[in-house]
Amino acid sequence: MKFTKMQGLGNDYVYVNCFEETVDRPAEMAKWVSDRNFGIGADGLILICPSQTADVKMRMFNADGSESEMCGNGIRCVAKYSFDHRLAEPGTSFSVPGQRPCPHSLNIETGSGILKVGIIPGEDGNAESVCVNMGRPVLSPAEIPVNFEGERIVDEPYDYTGTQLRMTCVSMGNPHAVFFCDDLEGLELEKIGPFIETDPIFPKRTNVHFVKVNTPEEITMRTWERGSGITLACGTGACACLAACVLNGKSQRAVLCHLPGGDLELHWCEEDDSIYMTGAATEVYNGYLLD
Ligand SMILES: N[C@H](CCC[C@H](N)C(=O)O)C(=O)O
Repeated sequence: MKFTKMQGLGNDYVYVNCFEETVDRPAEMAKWVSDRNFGIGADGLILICPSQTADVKMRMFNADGSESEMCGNGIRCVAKYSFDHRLAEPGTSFSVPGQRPCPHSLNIETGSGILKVGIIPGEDGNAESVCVNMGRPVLSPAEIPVNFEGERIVDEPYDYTGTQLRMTCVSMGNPHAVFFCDDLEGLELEKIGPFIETDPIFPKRTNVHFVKVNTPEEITMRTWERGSGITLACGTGACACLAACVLNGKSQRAVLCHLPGGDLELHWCEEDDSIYMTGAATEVYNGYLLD
């Protein structure tokens, strides 16, 4: 079986083109291909499939085999692969209010609905960066989901083994718990991450992010991902962090987000209440799994 290794800001996945290949047990496959010693090594597995309702369909599996509704770095790579390999005929209408339009567009079906992406080609004519309309951030605890009485979870106290944190929860199709922190380097993410990820208040577990607000236009974050642990970047998480920064009055609606694996341009647009995420997507190599 042929696969393509791709990465978005170092958030790397094994991609399988299911227009040509068939994957019978994706959850099991995700676990072994993700293993960095006994497999290929990745943060998970992403299938690029035909769709009845969009140009292509994306299914995303974390390294522990759990399937997620959405993946921000992943959808940029799916867009790049689909454009570069002409899996679908791109459209020409994708614009972000107040910004230059992208010359090509695709519609991608995900576990949390159809999202529209804009392709920005490089000198070789292939997709170099991708802008994604990530949709509206969801704040209702029931929809995130979080077991919590109230209309939203913004700056709520959260006890971590006696230390009082302040938590903001957002869904970008998948659940995120965001905490503000001025000492990201000193963070014991390998301990606090799994503690929060598996807290029973999150019926479907959660992704966990710590964000430092450098200026109202620039933030830095670190992530513990649901199902994959520490990653170099989390696109949906970056969008959740932007929403948390704006909701807590700490940033503007457009920021540059620094992640360990690179930068994302984020803009929570007032006109349509959608968050737009722009960043790189890179094909690393192709390979064949010994079936
Ligand atoms: N671990 C996430 C899925 C991958 C999200 C991340 N890699 C991104 O770029 O958004 C979850 O279970 O919701």
